[in-house]
Amino acid sequence: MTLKGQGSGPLPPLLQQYVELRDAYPEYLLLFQVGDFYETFGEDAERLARAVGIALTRKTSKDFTTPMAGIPIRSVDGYLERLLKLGFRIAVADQMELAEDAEGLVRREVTQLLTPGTLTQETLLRPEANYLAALATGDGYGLALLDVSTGEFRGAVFYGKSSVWDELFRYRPAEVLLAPELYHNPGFLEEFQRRFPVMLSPGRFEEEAAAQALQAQFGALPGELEHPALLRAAGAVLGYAQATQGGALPQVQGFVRYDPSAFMQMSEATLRTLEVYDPSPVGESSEERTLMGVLGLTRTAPGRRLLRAWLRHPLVEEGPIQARLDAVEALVRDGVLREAVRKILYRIHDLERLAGRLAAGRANARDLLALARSLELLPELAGSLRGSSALLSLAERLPNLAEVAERIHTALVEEVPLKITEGGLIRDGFDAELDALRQRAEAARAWIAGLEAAERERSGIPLKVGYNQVFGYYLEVTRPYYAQVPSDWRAIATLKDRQRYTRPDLREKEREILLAESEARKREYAAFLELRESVGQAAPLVREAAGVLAELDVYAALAEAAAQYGYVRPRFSAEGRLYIRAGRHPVVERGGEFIPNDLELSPSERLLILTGPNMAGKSTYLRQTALIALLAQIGSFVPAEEALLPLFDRIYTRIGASDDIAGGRSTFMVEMEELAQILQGATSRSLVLLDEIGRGTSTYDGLSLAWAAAEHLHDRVRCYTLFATHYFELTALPERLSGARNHHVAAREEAGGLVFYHQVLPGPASRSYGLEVAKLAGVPREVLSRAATLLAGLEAQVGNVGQEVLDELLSLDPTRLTPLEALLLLQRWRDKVQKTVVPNELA
Ligand SMILES: Nc1ncnc2c1ncn2[C@@H]1O[C@H](COP(=O)(O)OP(=O)(O)OP(=O)(O)O)[C@@H](O)[C@H]1O
Repeated sequence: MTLKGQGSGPLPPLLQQYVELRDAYPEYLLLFQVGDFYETFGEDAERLARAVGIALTRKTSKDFTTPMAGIPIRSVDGYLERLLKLGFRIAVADQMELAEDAEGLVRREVTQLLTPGTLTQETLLRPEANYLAALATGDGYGLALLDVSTGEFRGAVFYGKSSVWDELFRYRPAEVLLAPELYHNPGFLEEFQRRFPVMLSPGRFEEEAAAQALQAQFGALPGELEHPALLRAAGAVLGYAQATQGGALPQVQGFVRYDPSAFMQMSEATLRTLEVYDPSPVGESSEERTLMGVLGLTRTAPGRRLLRAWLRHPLVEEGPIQARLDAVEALVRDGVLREAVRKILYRIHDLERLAGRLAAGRANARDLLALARSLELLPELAGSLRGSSALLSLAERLPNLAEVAERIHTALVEEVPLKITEGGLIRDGFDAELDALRQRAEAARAWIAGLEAAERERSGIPLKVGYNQVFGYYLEVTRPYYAQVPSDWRAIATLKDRQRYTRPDLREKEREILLAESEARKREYAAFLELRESVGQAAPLVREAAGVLAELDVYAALAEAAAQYGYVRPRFSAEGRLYIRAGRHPVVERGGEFIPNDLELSPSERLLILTGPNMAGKSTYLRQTALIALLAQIGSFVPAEEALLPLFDRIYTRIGASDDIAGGRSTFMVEMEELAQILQGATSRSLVLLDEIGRGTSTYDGLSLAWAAAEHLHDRVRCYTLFATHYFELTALPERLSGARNHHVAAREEAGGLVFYHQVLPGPASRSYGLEVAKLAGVPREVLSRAATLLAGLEAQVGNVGQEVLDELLSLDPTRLTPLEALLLLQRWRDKVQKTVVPNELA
């Protein structure tokens, strides 16, 4: 109960109140309403001023001076957003009464607790889902995720740390609660913070507290939570959210436990390298360069969130994939229907979040109108879907909420104000009592309006009736007529050449108006709350509608992409064959002319060694293959002329260098960690894409690792592998491994320099063209010609010397050598090789 400042006396009452509230929320930055500002004092004022760059002033009273910094309430949203981004949790204390009504100090209460993972304010939320996650251990890892803005609550159990990382990466929670056993494990915490720069918050993970939070929410413990780690995580998430939302979370209707193995597994590295959501490197360019940027043709926010969710969780069962493809195909074929559907969707508001606000009793009048305007479009939408057998079930699942829309429209006027306490919401004729109050005010106003004419005639004074905030209604008389003013008029203001009067009957009417208006406001507010309450009953149905619409929106978006960009419906091969004819990279092709390529793999041809110069298009080919498989398994058409695919259980990629400078791991270390994960995790049903494995170490180390990894994937794992490499030596693999083939990306040296054809052809590349690419990149001519000389020398010498040493070694009989002789021989060979590999001038 201390406050930084100077002075000897007790704290003035206002600051005392501040300190009490602040101390009740020690984890939060308290914003304390004083009139039109949210103020902070003492150290918090210094923190706030520093964080958002506002002026630090001081609050001085008789005995105490303390630093003070404040934010104007009218621009608070921008500041809140910044503070949350900077990692603050914020408690907002509002004045609960008007200063003039207060006896003594104005009453203040904390009305909102804001943390990144529990936001519900539309102004602060991004359109994406906003998850609060919790992670606990106990027979595996339990991960629970809650989106407070929509009420979505789900979780799963994982049995390996890396699958937890991958899942967290997919969901990208805004805030995470870690169970104490993880939080206090320095190794885990360090790795967590390196991977996820999100806010970490404390949660109640004890089994009892967790069970209590769940019981408070659902009445009984959901059966899906019969798992120690999951129970603790789910309870912690819920308890934390309940605390920030001031108790119950009516929008959270239930918990869904999902089975991670029902979805295709993709590692964090895969999502990154395939640029599903973010361009790589992050922040380098816009979202347009990502898969989401190309496919994101959804028309509603829930649709967009669902598409993102599908992309992070492709399916592995053919049935549900085909059902999605059927719906997409119906909309691809019928362009008129697609256009009509998308037009209607465009006019539908974010029903998922509206349902959340509705259930939580936080919807305002504009929300209700938005809801009504959206709901009344549903019958038309359902009608247009009924013509297609693939879309019929969507139409049938779409609840009919026309009556709710009607109820809202009957009650609310067309243009409602933002505030729900100030009147102007309810239509005439909706509520008899309200109508009577309005009529009373109207009659009094009419009386006042008639007063001017009547009094002019009666008294002969050319008076005017006016109104202002301070005096209310008055009669205004100019100087020449002062003497004629009747005696029962009372002067209330004197201006230069005129005077303003009131009189008892005018006062009376004025009071009548004010009273009727204030009663009407209260009545309107009550009527609104009643309406909101009754509409709130429909929140679960609204959410159901939102779910169906989101699905429809995704189908329509995928169909639009398919139609616009010329995608085909993929087929799936029970025998595990893969044949892509004229496949393309969905994102790269948007940038300009693109050369399509084929790919054929089968259990007997499962490892493809891909060579070719830098810049030829090897990585693009690898990525497009993965993207086609990914798209097919979310139920999308794919960028190809024909695609027959196996159903992959996982896609692994190890493409390009990703330095982890902040985490202090070298490129090579990152590469090897990813390789280890692939070699351990891949199954015969996986797709593995490797690009230049072993590049970060010495040539022979790298080559040996690459070779051994290829063998392992071919012999043991037997998955489909595309292996792009600059190690020419690897083109010898197909001679030894029956399921391996060589392909290369074509390029040819022509008069003007190297020409890339971006065409994938059978057989190995003839050479590596490194110097030609260097030339294209602008390396100076002297350097290039010197490099060419060295290269020629190296190739010749390494060949000769290597052979000499080998011949000598083979002719030896080691059993007849003394240790000393052997050492001397080793020394001699080493000198020989070193002299060759490092040209004389450099040695
Ligand atoms: N099929 C294609 N059609 C048209 N352009 C392509 C095609 N494939 C690749 N490109 C273009 O060529 C550029 C280089 O492609 P990519 O990065 O795949 O080459 P790479 O062979 O993997 O090079 P490196 O070995 O240096 O990593 C890409 O930026 C892309 O724009």
